[in-house]
Amino acid sequence: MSTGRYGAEDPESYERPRRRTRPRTKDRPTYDDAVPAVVVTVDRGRYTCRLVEGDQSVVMAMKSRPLGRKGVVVGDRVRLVGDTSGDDGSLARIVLVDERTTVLRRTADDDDPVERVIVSNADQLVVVTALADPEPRQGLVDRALVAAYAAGMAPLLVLTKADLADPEPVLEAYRPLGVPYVVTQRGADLAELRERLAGRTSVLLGHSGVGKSTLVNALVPDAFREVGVVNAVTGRGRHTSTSALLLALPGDGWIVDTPGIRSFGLNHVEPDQLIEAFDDLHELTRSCPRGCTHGDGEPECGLDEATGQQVDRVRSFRRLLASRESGAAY
Ligand SMILES: Nc1nc2c(ncn2[C@@H]2O[C@H](COP(=O)(O)OP(=O)(O)OP(=O)(O)O)[C@@H](O)[C@H]2O)c(=O)[nH]1
Repeated sequence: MSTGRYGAEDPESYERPRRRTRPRTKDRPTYDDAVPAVVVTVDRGRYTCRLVEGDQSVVMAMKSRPLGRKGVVVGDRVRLVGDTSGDDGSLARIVLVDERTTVLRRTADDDDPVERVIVSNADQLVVVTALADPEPRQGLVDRALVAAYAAGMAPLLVLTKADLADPEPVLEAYRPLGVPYVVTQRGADLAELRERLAGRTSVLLGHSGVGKSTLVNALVPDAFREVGVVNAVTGRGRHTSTSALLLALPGDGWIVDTPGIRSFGLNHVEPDQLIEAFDDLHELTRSCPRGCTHGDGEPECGLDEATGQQVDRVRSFRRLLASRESGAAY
């Protein structure tokens, strides 16, 4: 390559503008002609976007320099410039990312010590759990619920395979918290679920085998074709990346399939943040001593003053609270 950092043979020293030549903020382009789009999936620095207006075609894009190190994730509302034709080999540039209304983070792990945002702007977290085959795991559901409340997303529990087991034992654990739920089984009518998804952006979460693909295929009849379009644009044989994938529901609304989420980072979730999702319990904690963590055995915790049905609610809330500390999954 080049013989020296600024050697004549180094083509980059000619072609790349020096940092200092960047326009000052006040001179920056306004991107008035930028095209609004939503990020559908992310794969190795390439962002598959769907235009929000017009024919809603799928366009491949990269981040533009003014974004700097700012991350772009599935669900982000962005503005594109450049080639937004979506034609083979075309590449647009993302120049703006709209402010996010919500963020869902996955946990830090050995490969990556930072809790990263995986999906933005979703307003509902759908926790799909089979009633049997595989057995439901309360700890995982609890952690998913904590992630939802912490992210400011409404939770929805979807219990599948009711043809194999009674949903009642699972529902008992979540009824005191008022978690909305839908029970389904093989061949069931999904009208109730569709209604709960309509007009919202819902992240679907579920372990392998719980029936998530079955649901996605039923909800998005052309999911297969949609994934095909994305794959054609990304040039991959199939959707193999572990990134989330945003799919348009017929009518109004979006679902985000999440093959890559195995666990949530809940380290950032404070007890006081979680309790805000439960108005009446929040009220009880007003009498707590400073720094109270509202857990079992906390001296003088206001939650201990609960009476009647609220006692069950406090017990369930404390179970959620404790789930933050447990397990590697969800
Ligand atoms: N009995 C019964 N079986 C179901 C139901 N829903 C899905 N299944 C079956 O459960 C198995 C797993 O379903 P999938 O939809 O592939 O599950 P998944 O959660 O997407 O799992 P992965 O594809 O591994 O991610 C399949 O054999 C389905 O036919 C249900 O409501 N009742």
